[in-house]
Amino acid sequence: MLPRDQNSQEIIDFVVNKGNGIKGLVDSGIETVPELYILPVEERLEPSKILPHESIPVIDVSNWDDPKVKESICEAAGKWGFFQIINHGVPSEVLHAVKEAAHRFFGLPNKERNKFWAGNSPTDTVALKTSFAPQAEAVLEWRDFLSFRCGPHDMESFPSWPPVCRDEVVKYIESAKPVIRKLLEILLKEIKVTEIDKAREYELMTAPVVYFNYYPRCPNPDLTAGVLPHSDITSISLLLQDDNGGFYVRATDGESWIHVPPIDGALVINIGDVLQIMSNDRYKSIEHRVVANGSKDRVSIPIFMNPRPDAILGPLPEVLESGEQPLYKEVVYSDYFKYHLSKKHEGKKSMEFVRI
Ligand SMILES: O=C(O)CCC(=O)C(=O)O
Ligand SMILES: [Fe+2]
Repeated sequence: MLPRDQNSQEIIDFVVNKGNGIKGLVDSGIETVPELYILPVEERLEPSKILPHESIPVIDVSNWDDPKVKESICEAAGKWGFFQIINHGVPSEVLHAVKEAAHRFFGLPNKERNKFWAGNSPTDTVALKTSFAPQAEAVLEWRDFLSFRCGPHDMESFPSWPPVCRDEVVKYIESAKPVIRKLLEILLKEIKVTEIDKAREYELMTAPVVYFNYYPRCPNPDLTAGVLPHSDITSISLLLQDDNGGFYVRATDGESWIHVPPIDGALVINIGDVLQIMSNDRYKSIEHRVVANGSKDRVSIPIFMNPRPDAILGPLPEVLESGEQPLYKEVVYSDYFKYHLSKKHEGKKSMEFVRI
């Protein structure tokens, strides 16, 4: 535990230990951002660091078999690590319904929401948490999140999931899975992996997790962070954002930031650390961050595609076939995510853990 002053300790107690979350704190009527949430000046997103005229690619995937579509996907994954897709086939009603479901869950009275707080939850497949790693953070992130583990056996605990949102989560993940599979097939084919067999599936997509990220309105969004810069430790992530904006990705100069404008019906796709490692840097897992919102409650709903905890990751043999040197040592996925979770969000620090 980090040393804290008394006021911050009381807030930790209310928000984290008692499981009220930042949502509970905002509902208690705070009118200023508490010290515990104020970032040092150098960690805030200064407007001068934003490139207003840059944007990540938007790719129309209505015809997956069009070679130009495939090329755009692989190019975007190598250059930007991020792109948006439109005409992907996930029905807009499903997307709309899952966003409404997230608002319904976070609109529950504290006492009802709290039943799913990590440690209290009736099932270990659903957990409500706040910030990212409060025990390791000097400054907390202005975010609560509810996670749903959605692997094949996890669904057996569906009856214990929150009734106000569980159907919508299942519809969302089931409709998104074919899109994710298609994207992975295209990306892997480009690096000479012609088929996603069982072993590859184990490394890429066996343990999906859905988050409801909830960022309640913040009295002074410039002082704090919704989510600090980080890369995802996934193979690939798919993100549904609402129309509030506030999501930024690292520009190709490695210094500046680019806003990802909400597009109605679009999904944001990003490469995670696992695929950067497996592709030996062909594809890039790029940092991103969220700025809190001064006027509205924001939700975002990512699907994180993860390996099984005991999967062993490293650059793929197909990629190294021509004699190319591996840039990463082999790592058991559970060691990688334990390392990631032991510290605050710190850009791409987790990847240094396995870089040769
Ligand atoms: O809220 C967002 O738009 C992105 C959140 C995010 O990056 C994450 O949950 O890993
Ligand atoms: Fe992320």
